[in-house]
Parts: sequence; structure tokens; C-alpha cells
Amino acid sequence: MTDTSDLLPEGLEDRLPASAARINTAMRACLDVLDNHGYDRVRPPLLEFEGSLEHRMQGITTRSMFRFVDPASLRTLALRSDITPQIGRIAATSMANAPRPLRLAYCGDTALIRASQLDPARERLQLGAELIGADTAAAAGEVVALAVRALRAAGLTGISVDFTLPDLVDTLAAKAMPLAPATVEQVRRELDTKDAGGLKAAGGEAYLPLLYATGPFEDAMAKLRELDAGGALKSRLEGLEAVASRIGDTARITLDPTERHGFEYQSWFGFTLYAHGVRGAAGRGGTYQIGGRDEAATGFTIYVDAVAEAAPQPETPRTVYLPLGFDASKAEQLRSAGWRTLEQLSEHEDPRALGCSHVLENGEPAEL
Ligand SMILES: N[C@@H](Cc1c[nH]c[nH+]1)C(=O)O
Repeated sequence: MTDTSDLLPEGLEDRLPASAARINTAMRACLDVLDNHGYDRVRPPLLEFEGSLEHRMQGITTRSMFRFVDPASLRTLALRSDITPQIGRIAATSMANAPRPLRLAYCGDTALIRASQLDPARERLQLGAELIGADTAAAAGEVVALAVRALRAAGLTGISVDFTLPDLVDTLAAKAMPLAPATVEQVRRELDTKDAGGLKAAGGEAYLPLLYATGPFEDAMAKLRELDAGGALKSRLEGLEAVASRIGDTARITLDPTERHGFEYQSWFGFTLYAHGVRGAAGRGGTYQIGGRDEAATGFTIYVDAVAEAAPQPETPRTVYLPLGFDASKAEQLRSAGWRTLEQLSEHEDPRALGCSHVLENGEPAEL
């Protein structure tokens, strides 16, 4: 019987060995790719002052974060729900004088008060890279290509990248397709729900073609180009072309120019990563502005738990049982040759039940 005090809160779970091993394998594969591409790992803390998480980037609210008063400082702390704003803080403060572009990588747990219906988990392992000091098409291209490489290294297949233009409505509403400030949000909402009738009723008739400029990249781009009277989107569309050419055929590309779910702070460019077998998104990224220093940046975050679930099962390592009185130097030799060892502690152990595939016999591993 489980004592109720042993239960975990909703959306939180223990990762037992098989699941932890999958996560570890995926995490290592992705981190190696980031390191190989010159991204230096940093480790911001799990919690910090609420204000510093909130003010770093536009559109972040701490409402979805766990918050409490710190008995030491008597100030409100928040548990991070996203690591990117922390990287922004590091770039704007302790690494403000580091040469640009600055390439940083990270991996750590995040927590959310309220999960979504699609993904009930309230603890999520984020892993990512941020390229600080550039939000050009070249920077975005590097970042998207890197994200795709990381997912491939984790063993994922059928990778696709869905591009979006998070500030599209604002850009168009400013001049090319003017909207009264009061109707901008309404138009955005109708575009979110892809409701043509609602869009017209809200006074956003001019925005109707945006509803249809979605799908496979080239087709959707052709429609967007048609719409771009006056060239308000010219530089953005060229940017998208450049990013797409960088990805080549390593991933399928689609475009949904008005998608803004999950893009609270991204500016001209955003993307969502999908892959075969991954429930929901495998990751997300885009360009953004770091507050305080007002510096442009581009980056991505991979949602490791989701990725690990879909990644191929890591190979079961060969484990050799070391019976009482074994030769320590032989055991050391086996470990350096890639074996996993397990020492006998007492009589009457069952090496097979303990996960061993071999036993050390006459100085050599013998199959069990
Ligand atoms: N941290 C963002 C994605 C991102 C990273 N860099 C820029 N955007 C997320 O998890 O949705």
C-alpha cells in the first residue's frame, strides 16, 4: 500500500532507470553536438529573483511560475520555467564584456505551475543553445541547423521545422495593412483560431490571405510573397529563404506565419521542431531581444523528455558480475574496455536478476 505522503503531486514523476537512461543518452548526444559547434555550457541556478526572470524579455509573465518568499532576502523568488531568460541575464551582466557573437549552451530542469492539456508534465528538462549578439538570417540559419543536428544525434527521424513570423501582425498593422490599436489583439486572436468569419467581423479582412499562406514552405512562401504589397515583409521573407537554404534536405520545412503559441518573446522569426514519434513539439526557438542591454539574440530549446521518449532505446550495456575475491586490476581493465561491472556483496545473489549478462570466470567474462 502506498502511503498518501509517498504520492507525488500531479504532473511530477520519478524517472526510473530505463527512463532515466533514455533521457541521459538523448541529453548527452545533444550536448555533444552543441559543444562541437562552439557553444559553451553555462549553469544558471534553478531559482532566482522573480523580477530578474520577468524583466529580461518582453512578454514573459511569472504567473505560471512557482513563486515564494525567500526567508534570507525576504524577496520573492521564482522557479525558472524557461532557461532562455536566464541566459539573457548572463549575457547582459556577467558576460556583458565577452566577445560577440557569444555562443552559450545549457541544460537543466524547469517547472510550471500549470501544465497544458497536451502535456501534463510540470517539470521539464530543457536543453538549448543561444547565439547572442546577432539575429540575422545567418544567425537564425546556424541555430536552426544546429537544432536539427542535435535532434538527429539523439536518434530522431522524420524531423520537420515549422517556421513562423511572431511579430507579423504588428509589422503589417503598423503601415501596410493598418489596424486600430484596439483591434490588433482581436485580429491576432481570430488568426490563432483560423476563423475567417471572425477575422472579417473584427475588421481584419485584409489579413484573410494569411490564413491560407500555411503549409509546405515553398507553397506558403509563394502566397506570402503575393500578399506582400508594398514590400513590408521583404526582409523577413528573404530571411526565411536564407534559413531554409541552410537546412537543405535535413528536415522538412513548413510555414505557419501567424502561429504564436509558445512564442512569447520571439521577434521576427520563430520555429517549432517536430519529429517522428514525439508527442507535441520536440523544441522551439527564434530571434529575440535581451532587455537591459537591448541586444539581439537567436536560440532554441529542445524539450528533452519528449525527445527521449521517441528516441531509439539505448543499447543495454554488457554488465559483468564480479564474484567475491575478484581481481581488482582485471575489473579495472574491463571497465576501461567499456564493460559495466557489478560486485558481488554476499552469497546467494542472482547475477542475472541483478542485470548481469556475464560473470567473471577464470579471469574472463563468461556469458550467463
Ligand atoms: N526557450 C524557448 C525557445 C527559445 C530559445 N531561444 C529562443 N527561443 C522555449 O522553450 O519555448
